[in-house]
Amino acid sequence: MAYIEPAPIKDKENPLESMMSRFDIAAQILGLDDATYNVLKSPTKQVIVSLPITMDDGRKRVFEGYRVIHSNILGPAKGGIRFDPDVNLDEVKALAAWMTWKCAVVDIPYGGAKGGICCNPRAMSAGEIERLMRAYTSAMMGIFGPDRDIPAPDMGTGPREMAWLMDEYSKAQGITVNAVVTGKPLVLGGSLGRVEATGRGVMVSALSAMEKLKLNPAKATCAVQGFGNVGSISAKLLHERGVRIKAVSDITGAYYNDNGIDIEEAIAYKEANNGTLDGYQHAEKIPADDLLTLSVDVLVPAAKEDVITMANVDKIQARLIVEGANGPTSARADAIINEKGIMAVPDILANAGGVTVSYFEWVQNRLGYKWGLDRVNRRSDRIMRDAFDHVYQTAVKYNIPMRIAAYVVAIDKVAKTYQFRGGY
Ligand SMILES: NC(=O)C1=CN([C@@H]2O[C@H](COP(=O)(O)OP(=O)(O)OC[C@H]3O[C@@H](n4cnc5c(N)ncnc54)[C@H](OP(=O)(O)O)[C@@H]3O)[C@@H](O)[C@H]2O)C=CC1
Ligand SMILES: O=C(O)CCC(=O)C(=O)O
Repeated sequence: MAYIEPAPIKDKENPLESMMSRFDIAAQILGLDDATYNVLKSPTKQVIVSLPITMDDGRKRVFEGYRVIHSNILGPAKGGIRFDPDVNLDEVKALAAWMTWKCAVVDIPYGGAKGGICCNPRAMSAGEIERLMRAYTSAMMGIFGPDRDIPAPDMGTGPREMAWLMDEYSKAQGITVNAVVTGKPLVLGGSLGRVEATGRGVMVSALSAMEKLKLNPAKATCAVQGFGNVGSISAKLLHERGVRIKAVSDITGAYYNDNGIDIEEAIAYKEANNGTLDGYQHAEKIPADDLLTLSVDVLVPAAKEDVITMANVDKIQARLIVEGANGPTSARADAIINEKGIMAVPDILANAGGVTVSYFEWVQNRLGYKWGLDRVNRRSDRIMRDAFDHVYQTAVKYNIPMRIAAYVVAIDKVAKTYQFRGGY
C-alpha cells in the first residue's frame, strides 16, 4: 500500500492528534480491521486524582495528577511520571500510547502507560515534592504494581522521586516491593546504567542512522535541545564518539560554540550552578528557538513535545533528527521533513533505551540479582541496534519514512498479540 501523508490537522498542534494521525497511517498500511483499530486507539484506563498538599508556608494546595494505561496487551503497563506545569490529560494519553508503541518496537513484554502531575517542580522545595509524590503514590495504590503498572522517571522526576514512590508503596503493602518502580537509586535496587540508558540509546540510534547516511561521526556536528537526563547524556556520549556538539539548551536559553562545547564541563557547570546552564561562559547565548534551525548535521530534540512544527520546520538545516524527547515533531511537520529528505529517527525508537534498561531493572529486582554495567550496556545496545535495523528495513520495504515504519512494526506486534490472546 502506498504511503499516505497525514491529513492536515486543524487548530493548534496537539500531541494526541499527532500520535493518532501517525497511528491512522500505519493502521491503513497494515490493513487493520475496525475492531482491532478501535481497541488499540482507546486507552484502557484513565485516572485523574486531586492531591491536597501542605506547602512549606502552611497553606494547602491541590494538584491534579493523572495516570493513563493505554494498553496492557503485551504485559504490565510501563511508563514514566512527569512533573511539569504543562501536564494535562491529552498529553498523558499521547505519552501513554507512545509507551505502548515504544515497548513493542524494542520487543519488551510491556504495555504502555504514563503519569503526570501538573506542577512546577522548579518552584517547589524537596519536602513539597516528596509530599506530592507520596500523595500521588497513595492515590494510585490500586493502579501501580509490579505485575500491573510499573512507573519510572520522566521530565521533572528522577531516582529521588522513584525512591519515595517505592517507599510509599512498600509501606502500604507491608513488604519491600522494589519491582513496583524502575529508575530507582542503585541502593534501592536501581539498575546500573539506567540513568544513562535513554541518552545511550539516542547515541546508538544516531550512530546507526549516521552509518546509513554515510556521515562520519568524527566530522559531524550536532545541536541538542534540553540538557536534563536525556539531553545531557546524549550530548556527552555523542561528544565522546567524536561528534562536535555546537549547541545545547535548557529552560534558560541556548548556548552556542562553533568550535564545539565541552560537554563534561557544561554538565559540571550545570551541577554546580543550581541545575541550570544560566551564565555558562564558554558559549554564546542565542535565542532558544534558534538552536533548532542551526547549520548542523544532527539535531537531537530532548526537551518536550511539539518543538518542530510548521512554524520552523522549513528552516531546519540538519540532515538527521534523532528524537530524544517524546513527540518533539508535530504530525504536520512530518510531511515537510520527508519532502526535505531529512531522516528522522522517531521518539518511539530513538529514546527506547530508557524503558529497555527499566525492563532490565525490573528483571533484576524479580530475580533478586544484580547485573554488571557491561551486561546492561551490551544487551541494551544490541536491542537498540536490532530495533533500528528492523524499523529501517520496514521503511525500505514499504517505502515509508522511519517514523511510520516504527508505528507499523509496533502496531503489527500489538495487534497480532491481541488477536492471539483471543481479542475476537
Ligand atoms: N528520562 C527518561 O528516561 C526518558 C525521557 N524521555 C523524554 O525525554 C524528554 C526529556 O526528559 P528528561 O531528560 O527525562 O527530563 P529532564 O527534566 O531531566 O530534562 C528536561 C530538559 O528540558 C529542558 N527544557 C524544558 N523545557 C524547555 C524548553 N521550553 N526549551 C528548552 N529546554 C527545555 C529542561 O530545562 P531545565 O533543566 O532548565 O529545567 C531540561 O534541561 C521528555 O520528552 C521525556 O518524555 C523519553 C524516554 C525516557
Ligand atoms: O523507563 C521507563 O519505564 C519509561 C521511560 C519513559 O517514560 C519513556 O520512555 O518515555
